[in-house]
Amino acid sequence: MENDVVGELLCVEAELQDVQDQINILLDHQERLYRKQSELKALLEECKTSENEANNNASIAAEDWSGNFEWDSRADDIRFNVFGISSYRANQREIVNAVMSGRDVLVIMAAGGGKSLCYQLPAVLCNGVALVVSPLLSLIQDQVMGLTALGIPAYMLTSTTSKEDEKFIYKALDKGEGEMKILYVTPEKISKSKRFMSKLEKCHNGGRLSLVAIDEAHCCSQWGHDFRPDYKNLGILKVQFPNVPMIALTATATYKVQTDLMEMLHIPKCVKFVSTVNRPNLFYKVLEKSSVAKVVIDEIADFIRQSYPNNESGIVYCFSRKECEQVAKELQERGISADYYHADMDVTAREKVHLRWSKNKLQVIIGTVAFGMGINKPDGCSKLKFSWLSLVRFVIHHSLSKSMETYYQESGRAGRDGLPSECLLYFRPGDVPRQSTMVFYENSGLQNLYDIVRYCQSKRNCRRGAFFQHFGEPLQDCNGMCDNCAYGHEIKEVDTTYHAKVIVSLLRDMQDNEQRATMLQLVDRLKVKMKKLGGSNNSVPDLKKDELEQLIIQLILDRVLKEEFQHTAYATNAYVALGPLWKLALQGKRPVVLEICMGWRSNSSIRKDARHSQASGLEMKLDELRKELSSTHGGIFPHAVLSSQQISILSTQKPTSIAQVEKLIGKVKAEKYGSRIVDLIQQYVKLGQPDGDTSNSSVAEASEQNRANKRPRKNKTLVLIESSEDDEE
Ligand SMILES: Nc1ncnc2c1ncn2[C@@H]1O[C@H](COP(=O)(O)OP(=O)(O)OP(=O)(O)O)[C@@H](O)[C@H]1O
Repeated sequence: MENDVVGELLCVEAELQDVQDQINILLDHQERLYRKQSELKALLEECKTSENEANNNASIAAEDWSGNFEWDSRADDIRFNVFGISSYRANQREIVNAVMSGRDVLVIMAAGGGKSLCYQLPAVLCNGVALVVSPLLSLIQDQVMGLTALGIPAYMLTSTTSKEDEKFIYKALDKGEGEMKILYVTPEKISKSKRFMSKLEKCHNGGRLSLVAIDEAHCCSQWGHDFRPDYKNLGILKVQFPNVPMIALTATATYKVQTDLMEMLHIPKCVKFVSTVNRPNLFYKVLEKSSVAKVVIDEIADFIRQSYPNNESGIVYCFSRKECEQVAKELQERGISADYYHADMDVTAREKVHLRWSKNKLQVIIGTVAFGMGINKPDGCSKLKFSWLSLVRFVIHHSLSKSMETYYQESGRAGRDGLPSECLLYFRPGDVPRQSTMVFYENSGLQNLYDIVRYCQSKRNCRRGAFFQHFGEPLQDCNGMCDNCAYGHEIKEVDTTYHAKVIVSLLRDMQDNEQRATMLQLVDRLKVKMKKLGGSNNSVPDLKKDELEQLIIQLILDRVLKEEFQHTAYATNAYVALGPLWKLALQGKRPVVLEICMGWRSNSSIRKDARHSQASGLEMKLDELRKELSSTHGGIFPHAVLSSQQISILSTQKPTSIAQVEKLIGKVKAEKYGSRIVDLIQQYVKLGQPDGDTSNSSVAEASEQNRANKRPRKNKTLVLIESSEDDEE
């Protein structure tokens, strides 16, 4: 009898095992399907975009936006003589023409691509006033400051506008008195000020409203990353002024967001211009963030000192205002000229910092997102007499952004002139709950956050590829311009199936006892539990605190765990709880592998491949020249010290002697480099054109490699060219 029972039990257990195996197979299949689903979704977006682009292109071809228009010569004159811009960038001419033809236009153009000119030039070209809706005061102040310096009568009507200016603006709208070409307002002005709307109405009735521009238009869509409720009401503008052309501009909009914002703004038949999100000149890198605050600041200060000794500008983004102040103070203590900028400061203090920074009196600005969205540093192309040093050469994220969109935009503040620049992101799992408590109530807030967390956790995939995938764009070559492609990581794979099981059983016990744990509390309990269990099981690798945090985040991303939120009187707390797939982990049937980063693979084949793929022809020759210069002076290629204006002058004038180079762009330290510099500059200029620039990755590789080796450079920038007067402030 007993034997029979034992036999039957064995059969049941075997059957159970079978069932479990089948479940595992199905779950694996489910995971593959999930992956396939997201790939297909991305593909679908891509198809829709291309289909739409094809339609657009068809209409563009039919209407030929690049063709001849009556305003061509006037537009060229204003572009060059007012804005100081020698030639249009991709799509700019077509956009200007579409707006001037009275069409509604949607512009999706990479950060720093030159969206402003697309509405500012028509605004100057047309009679009357152009209304620009922009989300942030700092952005508006920045634009008005820039336009005023160009001699364009631009105003803003915000809470900071003086009574006197307000009076002038209302008179200009009402009666067309005074000279006003561009008026900036925040979306709140449209939805909340009846007085303003009635004056705008009068301006329109008098035939003086030339166009309406909606900047950062993704804020209209609740699917966008920065949804602003007041943007929802901007549809009123098209209803009230149906014949006034509307131009909506954004750097990032998935297909869903594009459709949404076209609907909200009532511009269903707009002409759409979509450019790539790729910023080939930006080097993306994610760094492990130490749990010791001081170490992070030391690293940032070292980075700035070693890589940007010539006061090149940069931005450091922090999570909170308090953190901004702290980081600024600590960087100052380490000798870095830095200051903070956030929404808690009064307007005058903010303006002061902004001005010091844009005039290059301040090397680094420490900001929150409010700063990021709104800042522009002039470059050598514009007529503003700022030094080329004012450009943002690096953006460091001291803390995680809340989404891929936000990170793309914030990091995109670097290298808006197209020259090589660096984007560093310090990531530690412990920062995730800080962000999740801020975004969990937003539409897709957690999903968006987990996407950027995946980006940070990834130690193998191309960072640029992650952006293409996210924005549903076909992949493009990274050219070794991210850490993973340039040199990769040394990765140790640790089997943490057992740890995952312990985490789940610990959480289940806590849940049964109606207890909760934050990530930190869970890690502490886990350490105690693992210690107890570890005594009898030596084969289980011991994980450090950071690694346990990394594992918990991985389990959250894999839906074994999830985050739950609870409000207290003072804050919102994030707790770790069991996710939909917890049973799987408890049974220990599916291996959980943790990838632990052991450092950079400095001599990796990946890096050689990246280098090999671009080292051809002239590039190799340039490499030789660069090495020659480096060996004699320890510096790098002149890329870092030539302004875009200088490059553009050199590329059109093609100097053949040092004297000519000097005549065109200023003094050259010729005594050291002889006539070789002319050769080098000419070849560089040829390569350095936006379409054919293959030298970037080598520059970044060289500088990254240097940093990876912790070899302090004597002087990062080899100052071959001294600024001509035109480039000075
Ligand atoms: N055709 C051009 N040639 C050279 N420089 C240009 C051209 N068009 C714009 N720029 C310059 O490029 C820089 C970025 O332009 P702009 O501020 O319009 O970018 P954006 O697309 O609005 O970026 P973001 O989304 O980050 O605000 C500015 O300094 C501008 O003067």
